Amino acid sequence: MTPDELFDIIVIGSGPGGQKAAEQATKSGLKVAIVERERAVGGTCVHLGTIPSKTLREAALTITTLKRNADVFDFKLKENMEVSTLMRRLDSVLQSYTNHISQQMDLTGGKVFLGRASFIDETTVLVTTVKGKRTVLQGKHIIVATGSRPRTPEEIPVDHEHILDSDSILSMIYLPRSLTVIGAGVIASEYASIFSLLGVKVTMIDKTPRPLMFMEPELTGKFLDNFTRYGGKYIGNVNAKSVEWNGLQVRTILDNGQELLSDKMLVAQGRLANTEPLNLSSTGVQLGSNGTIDVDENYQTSTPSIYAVGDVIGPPSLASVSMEQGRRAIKHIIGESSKESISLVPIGIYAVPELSSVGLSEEQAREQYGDNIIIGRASFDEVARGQIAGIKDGMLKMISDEQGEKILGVHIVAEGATDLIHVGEMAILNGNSIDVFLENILNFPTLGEAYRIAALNIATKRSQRQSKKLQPRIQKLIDEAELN
Ligand SMILES: Cc1cc2nc3c(=O)[nH]c(=O)nc-3n(C[C@H](O)[C@H](O)[C@H](O)COP(=O)(O)OP(=O)(O)OC[C@H]3O[C@@H](n4cnc5c(N)ncnc54)[C@H](O)[C@@H]3O)c2cc1C
Ligand SMILES: NC(=O)c1ccc[n+]([C@@H]2O[C@H](COP(=O)([O-])OP(=O)(O)OC[C@H]3O[C@@H](n4cnc5c(N)ncnc54)[C@H](O)[C@@H]3O)[C@@H](O)[C@H]2O)c1
Repeated sequence: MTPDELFDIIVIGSGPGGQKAAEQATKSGLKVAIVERERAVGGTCVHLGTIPSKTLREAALTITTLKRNADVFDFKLKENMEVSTLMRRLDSVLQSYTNHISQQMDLTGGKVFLGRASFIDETTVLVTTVKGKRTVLQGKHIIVATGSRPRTPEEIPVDHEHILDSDSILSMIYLPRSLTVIGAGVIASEYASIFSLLGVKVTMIDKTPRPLMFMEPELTGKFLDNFTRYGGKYIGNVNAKSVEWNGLQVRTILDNGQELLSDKMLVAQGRLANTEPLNLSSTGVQLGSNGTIDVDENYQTSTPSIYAVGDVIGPPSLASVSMEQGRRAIKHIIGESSKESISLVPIGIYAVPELSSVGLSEEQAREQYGDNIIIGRASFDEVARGQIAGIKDGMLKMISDEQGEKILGVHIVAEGATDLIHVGEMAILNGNSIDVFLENILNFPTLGEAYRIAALNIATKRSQRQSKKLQPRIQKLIDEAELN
């Protein structure tokens, strides 16, 4: 098929991965096309995931602050609260975000095609608009950044009205009185805690004994305490045997025989890569066992002209990581690969409260550095800013090697944790000793003071350990002196 237009780079998908790839390519002077099947650019991150969920979270936090200060404000939450009212800020957030993306493309000369892309061969892509108009594009290189979609388990009849997934949850008109959340991963825990903060009776269920199994148990313990305080309930070690909308409520039968009834259900049991409509079989691109696209360390697929980035290549499936992968794919194409590999990926979970981690977990640190690692903890009720801001039940956990010097990991649960973690990330990346937090000045009062308290905790344990080691030698010297 003769191409209608020729490009250096064709990017399929305009989520964080595609956007950053396109931006990097245009900045590098390449002729770029970006193809998006939805009506607007931005991807899951902007339209269905990160931005909308965090906007609802901000509304929930504001309402909670107002409720806490009910003696100052004459405040009562409206009955039959419409979700769209809570999401009012979203329109302006989305508008400015999508404008920014479009502006970037205009400024740098990238061309946006709104339509569904599918491969004709390894350098040619067919774009079909909703009205059926077809355009053939040819590119020297093609970046697949088509993202992922919610996985719908066969036994759960998701109807997007009563039984919803993360794409449809925010299309609910009214806040439900009760919500069953199936899954206890990131999406489930974020939405479960946000809705319980809004007064919805939330029950979260999963086959795992606790939510967010990959996070430190101390952190998830605090998360669960908070969730329960707001009326949430977690049922672990169970599976849903059957789910149905009985005309009035969603009825869930668990495999332990328990029955749950709720107004609505959110299904959040993982996501699947968007590869099917791409006709990848015409390109020779190899897929992994779970349907994701296989890539090497430069995000190049088994077909050299095709790269893939973001959720479509599998975990960690984060907007933050997808952006960097997009940038790196283009850098590799133009022969300017980054010298540093991505060695540290911070995790930020926007539940209530936030949970965030970087580096090794305690279990990983013990496996790699032995049982003598030292752990320092800071509770936010010891931190002046925590007291002032009412952030009292948070904690920061710092893990060091057995010398009490090298920082191996930092784990935080508290409002602000997702920002605060970057201090620890930079210290690890720079190879700083824990003493960097003891010998330098930090603003006061700040939540960052928690780093100093945790480091001090490690330093105290370190000196106790050193004096224990010295004790027999000192005793020996005393004994020898007495003998003489
Ligand atoms: C509820 C929720 C909350 C999240 N919160 C966070 C968070 O707080 N922090 C974080 O880092 N990550 C978060 N994520 C994850 C984050 O959204 C994803 O990791 C990120 O969007 C992946 O980016 P991407 O570019 O790979 O794909 P996507 O953002 O999914 O974009 C892919 C784009 O490709 C388009 N597309 C697909 N197929 C075709 C085709 N054939 N032709 C043309 N276009 C196509 C799609 O329409 C879409 O616009 C969240 C996800 C969800 C669901
Ligand atoms: N703040 C953030 O960075 C953020 C927020 C939301 C989503 N995300 C990303 O989106 C991705 C998807 O999130 P998610 O919550 O859907 O996935 P997830 O992998 O975090 O959680 C999936 C949950 O479903 C359960 N599950 C999976 N398969 C199951 C099965 N067959 N039967 C029963 N239970 C099953 C798991 O036990 C787990 O609790 C994640 O990789 C995450 O990184 C990130």
